[in-house]
Amino acid sequence: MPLLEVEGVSKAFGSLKAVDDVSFAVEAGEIFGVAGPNGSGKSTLFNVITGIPFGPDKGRIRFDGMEIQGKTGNAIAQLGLLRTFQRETSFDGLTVFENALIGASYGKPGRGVVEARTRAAEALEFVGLSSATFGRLAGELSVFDRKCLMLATAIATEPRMLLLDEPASSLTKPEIETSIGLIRRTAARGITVVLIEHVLTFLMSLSQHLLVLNQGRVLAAGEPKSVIADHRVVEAYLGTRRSAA
Ligand SMILES: Nc1ncnc2c1ncn2[C@@H]1O[C@H](COP(=O)(O)OP(=O)(O)OP(=O)(O)O)[C@@H](O)[C@H]1O
Repeated sequence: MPLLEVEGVSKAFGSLKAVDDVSFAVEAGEIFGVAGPNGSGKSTLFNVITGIPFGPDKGRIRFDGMEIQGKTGNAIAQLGLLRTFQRETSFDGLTVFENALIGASYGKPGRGVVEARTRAAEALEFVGLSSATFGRLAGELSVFDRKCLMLATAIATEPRMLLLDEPASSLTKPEIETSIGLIRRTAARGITVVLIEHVLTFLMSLSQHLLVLNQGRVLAAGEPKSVIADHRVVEAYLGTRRSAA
């Protein structure tokens, strides 16, 4: 049974069908890529799956067999389905360590302070934030380090699935390389990853399966090589985004 099953999911804003009858499934343990031109509905898809900030108008979403459409973002996160955001997001006035500690405490509310602190430190070191950064304010970090902190805070909750919204945006080439390694290691920890990205080389090198959206609908889905060779994808996606690939 897939870990995540999305069936006929739609979300409209007035007359605009941002996500239109989308279906796909993600197996436990894989890295699953979501591509598509600007405005094709990728972030809205993440929104409706995680309930943050809203669920779908129509359709069913099952996580580990349990229907989650209509549940609150908090309830879905507590099941182990978490997301990050396109813009690096943290509690800027808190320290790096405090941010990760919030994640560790949120993920397992019954956990003791000592265990939560251990979990927070491990997650920070896992993403490459050394103990020298623990006391710094999150808002003072570089864009890359803030993205790493957002990931560490999510990992500290011990999710089963992480939805990463454009983790490579605004990064330099060497930082993108580091991110690729980090996402691989995240999956190797047993966290199933669903990844939105514009940078095709990034998606191709990471994903076992790829879904391409266009105007809210599924344009193509399957193994990355065959999806990228699909002429509809070339026209709709590569045709407008080749410079970013
Ligand atoms: N809260 C909202 N209210 C109204 N329209 C919205 C809202 N969120 C998204 N949209 C619209 O829905 C469509 C899909 O947007 P979405 O952000 O999901 O696309 P995307 O594929 O993630 O785009 P990008 O690659 O630029 O991030 C766009 O036309 C967008 O303007």
